[in-house]
Amino acid sequence: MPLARFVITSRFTCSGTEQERGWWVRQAGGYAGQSGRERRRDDESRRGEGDSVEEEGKRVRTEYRSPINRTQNHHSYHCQFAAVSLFRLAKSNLATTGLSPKEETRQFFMSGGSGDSSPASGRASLSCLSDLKDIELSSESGCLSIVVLGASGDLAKKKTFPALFHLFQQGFLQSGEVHIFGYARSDISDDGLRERIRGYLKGASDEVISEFLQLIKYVSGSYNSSEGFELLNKTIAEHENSKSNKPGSSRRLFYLALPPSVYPSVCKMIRSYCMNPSSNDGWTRVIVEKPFGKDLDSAEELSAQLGELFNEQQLYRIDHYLGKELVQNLLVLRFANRLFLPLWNRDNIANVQIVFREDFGTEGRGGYFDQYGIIRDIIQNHLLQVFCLVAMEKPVSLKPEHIRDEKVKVLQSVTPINHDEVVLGQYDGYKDDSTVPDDSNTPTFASLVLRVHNERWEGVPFILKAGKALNNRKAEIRVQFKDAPGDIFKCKKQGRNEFVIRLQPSEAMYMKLTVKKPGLEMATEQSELDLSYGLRYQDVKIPEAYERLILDTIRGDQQHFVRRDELRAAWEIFTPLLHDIDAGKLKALPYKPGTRGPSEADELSKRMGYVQTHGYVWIPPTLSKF
Ligand SMILES: NC(=O)C1=CN([C@@H]2O[C@H](COP(=O)(O)OP(=O)(O)OC[C@H]3O[C@@H](n4cnc5c(N)ncnc54)[C@H](OP(=O)(O)O)[C@@H]3O)[C@@H](O)[C@H]2O)C=CC1
Ligand SMILES: O=C1O[C@H](COP(=O)(O)O)[C@@H](O)[C@H](O)[C@H]1O
Repeated sequence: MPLARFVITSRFTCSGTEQERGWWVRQAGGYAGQSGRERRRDDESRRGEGDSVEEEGKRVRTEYRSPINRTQNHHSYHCQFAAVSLFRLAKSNLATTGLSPKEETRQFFMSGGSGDSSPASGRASLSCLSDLKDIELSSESGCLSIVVLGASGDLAKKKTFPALFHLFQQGFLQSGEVHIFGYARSDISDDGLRERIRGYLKGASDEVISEFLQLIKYVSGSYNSSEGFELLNKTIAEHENSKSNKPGSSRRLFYLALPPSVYPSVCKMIRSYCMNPSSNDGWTRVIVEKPFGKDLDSAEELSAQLGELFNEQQLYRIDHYLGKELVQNLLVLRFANRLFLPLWNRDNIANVQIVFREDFGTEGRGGYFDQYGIIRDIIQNHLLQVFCLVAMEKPVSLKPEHIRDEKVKVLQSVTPINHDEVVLGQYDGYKDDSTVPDDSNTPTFASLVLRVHNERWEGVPFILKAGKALNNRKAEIRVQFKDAPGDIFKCKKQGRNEFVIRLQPSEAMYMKLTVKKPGLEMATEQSELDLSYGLRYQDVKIPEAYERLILDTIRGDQQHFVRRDELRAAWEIFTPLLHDIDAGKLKALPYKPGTRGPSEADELSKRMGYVQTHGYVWIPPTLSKF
């Protein structure tokens, strides 16, 4: 199996015996090399598997090898424990510090990775994927109850439970401390719910799936009656008591996989009957799904209702695009690469496109979709979040509040949308759905231009485009650069530089550039620098968006969730346009399913200065050639 390698070095003068030191190093190796579940199953004697230790005088160098198909968080988690062991080693404190391992880890990092405070002089350092934020956020313990409200629904079975399962598989949800509760109106048993979910849990043996399913209990009740929520609270409390939990330290996470119309009543019920009983170390957090309102006023009303019940630190407004690998990569890409820093502005960039395409229609969701349309369904949330990360200024730090402050600022710099820079479409056959009114003007396609009134972006159009029932399925960001001035190669017809970040499918980043055509002639052609994740990160399993975001909630990290003022700023941009569409002032143009949408959208892109590359052919690289 391919292995990732972490190197942890430790310099110390150690008073412990060789045997004692060896035990801690083996322990660290064991943590780094095995998953939580594997580790629990294994006996002491196998813990050291996968590590190699060499002693060079006073220096111990330990290499941890771990299968690279694990997630970064996973590596990070194990390295934290590995670090604890080395910390202890560095401090020569082989007995006990009286602190929990997580507290020890925090101290290790707080001291800059140094163990100098010990009586014996020592120093340990860790070079791996771990980071301080991770350590700070994961220091909670206590019984964890995850409650999925709307457990019988589509989202729950397709996304929420599978995401929880993946977290369980990777050792993030330990059966010793976690319990999962499904809550819905349907009158089904625990086993009934488990059987509904089973078919959506993939990539593991029946035994592991069954082990996970046994963690799930079902409680039936309505969304506005006290009886149901009292019963839910009682069931959660029984579980917490059965786990000899420190009073008040329990953690309760409520996931609302429900239509927004019931959010206020459900939140009221949670607040009245199901809160974590005291506030020692424990918490109560609520994840709410989109749509958060239909326009500025309704969103503000919803925010006010929820805001009376929970504070902002307890509310997690999920936008699953923020959990996608390449969306999470955007800040790293922009701010950790010198290459992009001087280029990312109006001097160099001609236009930016953020595109979402789906090759299927509303498929039985017409009734819901017709109330919202493609702008509320995709553009106002998913594409706008991506836009923020592409256009915002550098945050002061990676703290969630610093990042979200910058997102709000860029949203507030967006100027009102010009109706001349909007194309709407509706695919033929959309109204065949019996739940869609015959006279519906709801757009299933929209292309519109956002303009940012600031020093960096003045004059650069951001084209946000989304459509259903189109010719293919993809989501990508396309940053098109201006022409090179003083072109001596006469190669304009071959295209501009474009930096493309494909969010899905087949995650990739590629830079389209002009190169000399190999051969004797001095001719140019369009080629690319290509980072295809499938090739570069073979065997790495990219986590599902929901998986990451649920884990973030457990850790209390709100970076990838939408803050109330951010939501408000987002609705401020789109509400006037949406009201005009609802009033019939803008018409959706018909387009045939399986096409690119209305041709007016391509004309709009052209009008915005987008220059399409003609004659460019991508030859996918294959490993067999090398
Ligand atoms: N690593 C990888 O996986 C790589 C893959 N490739 C592949 O190579 C192919 C070509 O790449 P690339 O040039 O980037 O992408 P495309 O040819 O798919 O699209 C280029 C641009 O032209 C627009 N466009 C496409 N057709 C029309 C049309 N008929 N009229 C007006 N505009 C149009 C697209 O808009 P819209 O988005 O609306 O379709 C997009 O903005 C793609 O399939 C790409 O996925 C290339 C490099 C690396
Ligand atoms: O939120 C939504 O997203 C999905 C598309 O999600 P993706 O992760 O598959 O890109 C979309 O189909 C749905 O209409 C919308 O509500």
